[in-house]
Amino acid sequence: MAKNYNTLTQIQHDLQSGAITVKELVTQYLHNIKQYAHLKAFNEVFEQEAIQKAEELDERIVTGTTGRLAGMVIAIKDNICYKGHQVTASSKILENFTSIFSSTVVERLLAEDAIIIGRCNCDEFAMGGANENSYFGPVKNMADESRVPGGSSGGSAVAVQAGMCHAAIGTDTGGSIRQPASFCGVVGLKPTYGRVSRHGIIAYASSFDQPGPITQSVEDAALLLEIMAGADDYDSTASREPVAAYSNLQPSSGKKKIAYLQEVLDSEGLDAEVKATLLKTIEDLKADGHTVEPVSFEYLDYVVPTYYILTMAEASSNLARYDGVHYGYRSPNAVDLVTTYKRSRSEGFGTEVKRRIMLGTFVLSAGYYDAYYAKAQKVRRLIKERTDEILKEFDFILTPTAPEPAFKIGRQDIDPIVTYLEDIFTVQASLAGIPAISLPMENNSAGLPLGLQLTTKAFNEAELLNFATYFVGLRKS
Ligand SMILES: NC(=O)C[C@H](N)C(=O)O
Repeated sequence: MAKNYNTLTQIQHDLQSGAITVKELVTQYLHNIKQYAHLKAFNEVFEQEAIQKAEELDERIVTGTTGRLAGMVIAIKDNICYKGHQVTASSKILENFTSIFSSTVVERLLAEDAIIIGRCNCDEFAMGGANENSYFGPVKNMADESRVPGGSSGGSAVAVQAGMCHAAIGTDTGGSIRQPASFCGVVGLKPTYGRVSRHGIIAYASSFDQPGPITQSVEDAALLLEIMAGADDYDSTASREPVAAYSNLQPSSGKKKIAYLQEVLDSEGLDAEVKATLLKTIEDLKADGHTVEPVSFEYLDYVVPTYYILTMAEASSNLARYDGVHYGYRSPNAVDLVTTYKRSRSEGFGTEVKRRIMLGTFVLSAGYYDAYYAKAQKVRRLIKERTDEILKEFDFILTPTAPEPAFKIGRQDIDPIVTYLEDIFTVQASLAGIPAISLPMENNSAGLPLGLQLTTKAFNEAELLNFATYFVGLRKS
């Protein structure tokens, strides 16, 4: 299979005509996984299982009894539970832990005959923006192996970038799908909070976490969303809002009103080529007859601190369950209950996770709760209200996904705050609970991918995906 398939439609066309088989597809992905093993995109490859499922599917294709995702070979981020398979969140504390049930996301994908080829490396407990916080080592960007792939779903993005699978499922708390997608030149969609069930996703910050697709095309992102979305008895925050036929894309859906944020254009850390891409896109959109206007978003400087106070607080609570008693790593140096807790957690968690648990505990502690946690909740409300106000007047907000392209591996050792600030454009949608998509634009002069982000109102994914289909074509036309 020399061919590089951009969409599942193309794959299914060739499966139907007999030009390829699912087994050949899987074999090709497995070949690529071996060829690019040094990028460390996978924590585990389900090789034999994938081949066996491919053989089964090939038989059913002949009888016409396959589901909508037949031929879709996907990778899942290693914080998504899949019954009978290990799930580690790239942490020592969960090393060798096996899921006893599948996440709703996995169940829905399997029910439509997707093949899951493996679980992908990520930042430990999804905490990071460079995939350097993994217990299993950093992931490398295929576009430049001295650079990070972004994070926390870095392995998932690289797996798609390097053709190790057709698509991947990541999770996004404050940009973990979108930022690696932009660093790796692929499409990354964070749905509305509650659009996709979180049941069976290892929790980081429960009022933010959302699973979503990482793909080569908007078309596949739409299809995967349609299959994963919807109410779920196992997650009371999964919305009952009807699931639209996202995959029924209507690319020419008229002229739109698009806002760009003046503070983003003026922000200090914005890379010159990223800025140029944004400005050129604004001109292209105007030339096509869309209304594109600057608006003021006066809270830009507050989004990162607000996001980190709230997510660290939630993380400190969520990660309390890893105590060396119930499951996961237990320190061999423990001698009693207290040392079991202390040593298992000290030895089992990595530096960044411990930093966040401690800061999260601090902002929730008596005497500091009002000054930090309660205040951050109020600021979240202000950010959400202002964002909703902009989106009442405009269809979309357009920003770069990240202030700069993929940076060098090792930089975050110098200062974690630098990595936190990378989230400045992605966390607005996370705080507001609204959908956002990162779309690949042209590479910069050093050959590094750049992405732009479109954000829209809650549960407006259909319009977002329709427009995204047109948007990715802007550079090609
Ligand atoms: N999890 C995410 O969405 C990534 C974000 N940089 C964080 O560390 O919280």
